[in-house]
Amino acid sequence: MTDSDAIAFDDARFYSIPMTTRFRGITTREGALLRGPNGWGEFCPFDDYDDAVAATWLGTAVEQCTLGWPAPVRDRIPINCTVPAVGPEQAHEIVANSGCGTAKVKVADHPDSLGEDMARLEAARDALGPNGKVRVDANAVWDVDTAIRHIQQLERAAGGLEYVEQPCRTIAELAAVRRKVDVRIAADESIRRAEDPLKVAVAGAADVAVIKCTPLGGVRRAMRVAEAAGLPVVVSSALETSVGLAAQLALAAALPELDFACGLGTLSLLTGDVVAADESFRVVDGHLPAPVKAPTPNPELLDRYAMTDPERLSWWRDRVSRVRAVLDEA
Ligand SMILES: O=C(O)CCC(=O)c1ccccc1C(=O)O
Ligand SMILES: [Mg+2]
Repeated sequence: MTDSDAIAFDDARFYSIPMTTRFRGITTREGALLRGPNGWGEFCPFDDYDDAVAATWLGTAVEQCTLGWPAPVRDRIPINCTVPAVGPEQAHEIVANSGCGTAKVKVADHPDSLGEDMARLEAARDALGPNGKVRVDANAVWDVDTAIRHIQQLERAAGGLEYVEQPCRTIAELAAVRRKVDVRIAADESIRRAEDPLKVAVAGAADVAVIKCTPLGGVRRAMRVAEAAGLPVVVSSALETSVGLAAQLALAAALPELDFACGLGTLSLLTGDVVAADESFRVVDGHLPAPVKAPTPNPELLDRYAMTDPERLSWWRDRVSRVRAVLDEA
């Protein structure tokens, strides 16, 4: 008997929710909601992830549906607002309306983006005021020289940067950039497997570890990964609905130290949620609460956002059963 035997896979619900803006190259968020003895969990690996990678995502759902999470040590979590690669007016509006004291701004989304990135950062700073914190995320696209040049310019435009998330692809490149700039470096894409954070720390490649429990196989595993990193941690979303965000918030609530705002305000990137408004993790006053238990999907919302395309449905059903087999093997 494996943990996944306790989950009612035949009753899985599949959702398809349009995004408010294109983000990470997608305009619709899709995933599955699973029910187990401890409540609901979410399985939402991006389309391009293979079954072996998706298996740890399923592990997170299984933990949530069967075991629940470790005890929290704080009851609220500071949250950053997330600014996609939008124009300066929209960036200003997102930051000003968020209630957050920290803004994470996407940059480098196309090769000639520097001017637009600077304008977006100026707008974010203007909306935050001098005491706010601005961080940027380049999603691994720069080479070392471009990173160094752009970071210096972006830091000026932003009136100071809290950190730069994943400026380059490899750990060696991150370390090279880190030696050349004053701004902190955060590793995100470089931390996807349990053994990664130690490599990042040993290489001196980052000052901050971005940890996502959803791709790491659950809250317990993510806590071990955070400990191994020996770096300050930022918990960040994988664009889950409130069901999956609950696990990420449980991680942020259980970590012994939390010195930075977390990137868990991403419901604002979805046009809807699968749980009712009073249980939905919408940011208030720049914070989200530690979850007591995972929220339960609302039947009407499950219907409203139900995946209806028969091809997508059968693709997701097949994926769940294949990935379940991979997880049970492990
Ligand atoms: O950290 C945040 O503010 C939001 C989460 C986020 O940016 C993200 C969400 C899904 C996939 C990748 C990323 C990313 O950090 O690049
Ligand atoms: Mg990132």
